[in-house]
Amino acid sequence: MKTSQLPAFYKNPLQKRQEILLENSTLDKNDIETISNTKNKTEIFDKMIENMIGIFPIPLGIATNFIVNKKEYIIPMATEESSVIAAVSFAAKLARNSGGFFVTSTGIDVVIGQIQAIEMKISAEEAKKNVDSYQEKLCLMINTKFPKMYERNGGAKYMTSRILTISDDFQKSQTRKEMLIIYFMIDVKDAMGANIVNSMMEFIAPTIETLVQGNVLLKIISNLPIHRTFTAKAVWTKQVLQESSKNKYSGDEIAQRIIQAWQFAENDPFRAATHLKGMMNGIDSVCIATGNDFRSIESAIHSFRKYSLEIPRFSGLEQMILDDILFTDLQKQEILNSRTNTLTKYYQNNNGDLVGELFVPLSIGVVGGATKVNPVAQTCLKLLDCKNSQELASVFAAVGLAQNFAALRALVTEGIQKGHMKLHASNLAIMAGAQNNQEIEQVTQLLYQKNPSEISLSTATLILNQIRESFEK
Ligand SMILES: CC(C)(COP(=O)([O-])OP(=O)([O-])OC[C@H]1O[C@@H](n2cnc3c(N)ncnc32)[C@H](O)[C@@H]1OP(=O)([O-])[O-])[C@@H](O)C(=O)NCCC(=O)NCCSC(=O)C[C@@](C)(O)CC(=O)[O-]
Ligand SMILES: NC(=O)C1=CN([C@@H]2O[C@H](COP(=O)(O)OP(=O)(O)OC[C@H]3O[C@@H](n4cnc5c(N)ncnc54)[C@H](OP(=O)(O)O)[C@@H]3O)[C@@H](O)[C@H]2O)C=CC1
Repeated sequence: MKTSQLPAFYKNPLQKRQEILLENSTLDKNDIETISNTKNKTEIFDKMIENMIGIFPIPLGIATNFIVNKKEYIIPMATEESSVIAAVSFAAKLARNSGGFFVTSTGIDVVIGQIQAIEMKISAEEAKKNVDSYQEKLCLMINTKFPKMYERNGGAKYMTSRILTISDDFQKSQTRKEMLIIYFMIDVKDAMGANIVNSMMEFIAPTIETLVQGNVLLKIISNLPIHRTFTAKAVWTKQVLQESSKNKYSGDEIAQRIIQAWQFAENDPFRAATHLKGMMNGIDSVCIATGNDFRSIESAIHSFRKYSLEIPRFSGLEQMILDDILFTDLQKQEILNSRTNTLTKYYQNNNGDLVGELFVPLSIGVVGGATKVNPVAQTCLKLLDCKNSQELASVFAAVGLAQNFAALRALVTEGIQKGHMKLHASNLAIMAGAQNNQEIEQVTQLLYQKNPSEISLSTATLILNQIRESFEK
């Protein structure tokens, strides 16, 4: 990739945009055909899900201007929401002055498989002792049964367990139920890992039943991959901040207003929900475009936020992290101290420039799931040209930070509606009933001339009726 800077890319018609993409990326004409026309791929989609009756198209765009860890990326994003792609492209453009986005990670592609042991004939303490003393053998059994992941230097790395004591208040029986929860740390390399880990857990369950002299109920992957975390960081200089507001605000003012907006979200759950929605606008769009499991990502990120605030409440969890041999001490502290309400941080550096940070768990694959089945996802992965899951997840994290920053920047300067509703105008024209490109374009252009607060469906409908009346005269 030469450069991801494609100035005014959006001002071109679709065909010209596709030509520019061909000139500036790894894609070829067949790839453009694949993303433009899925009609002849029905049989593939028919194999992906049950009772398939058709294909649900989501617009696919590209985010421009991105540099992540010193590499240029044109980033595919599948979303139905206007202004998201413009926002992240703008944020990336503004960050280029400072080298773009820098993403670090634990570098550990480990996900957690869980086993729930119940109805043990021995005490939970004894069961825990039996299982813990057998952990190397259990990991060896898994890696022997699933050799290919082990041969990739992946597979079962480590196991730990925790006693859960449940008092059955709601059944008024006052019985105290003991469970033993076993956590297998499985390195799944470049896959997201859910299917393989679930197979591993179902395989090892009978052995666990013998060790605990009880039954195994749940054997399933956890969607809280605390070993697979990514920290994205970017600096927006006072200069670019001031210019982004067309000099209406100084860079220092914008930086301080963004920090205050972030502090609001850190201290108010209602604001935090929208702050996070902004971040997920970016992450989900790249997740869907690359055929990854966005429900898993959403669950992981929102659970991680709650988890890091609640560790002390659940007995033994904190100790489990401190004892975890896969983390460095620094990583343990980062996990235990990541008690931010928004998984983001904003502050000014010594130059007064704004620094944004985002810290999220991301368990995604460049193989497995739909990544290699959905032809459009395959094309998007080809465009990104990421060599492994770590690199792809770094792009996800950068886009999440970019969208979060862009939303805050707009909110603390011109307001969100100016940019968002202008880009939403063509949707409103269609909702108002504009029938063809000419009507859509006419209504959109007239909506552009309105104040952001006047850009609405009723205004679009009024304009469309006026256009049709003047045409009939
Ligand atoms: C929308 C902008 C970027 C306009 O901002 P602007 O100042 O009018 O942009 P510009 O015309 O100066 O263009 C600057 C760059 O923006 C990009 N850009 C500009 N226009 C386009 C376009 N049509 N199509 C594609 N890219 C566009 C493009 O990269 C362009 O530079 P170039 O690459 O051309 O050299 C700005 O107002 C903005 O960033 N707004 C934020 C919008 C946003 O966050 N949308 C998300 C949906 S709202 C939401 O759900 C999240 C939220 C807000 O609720 C979260 C929260 O509350 O925290
Ligand atoms: N989030 C959740 O809780 C759940 C999600 N899912 C779905 O599971 C899917 C993801 O599961 P996953 O197991 O990743 O996908 P797959 O079931 O598609 O399997 C990925 C497989 O790819 C093979 N492989 C080839 N090269 C590599 C490599 N370099 N690194 C790692 N694996 C490699 C491995 O098989 P081999 O070792 O045999 O070569 C691996 O098991 C997603 O579609 C997700 O939606 C399913 C259940 C639950």
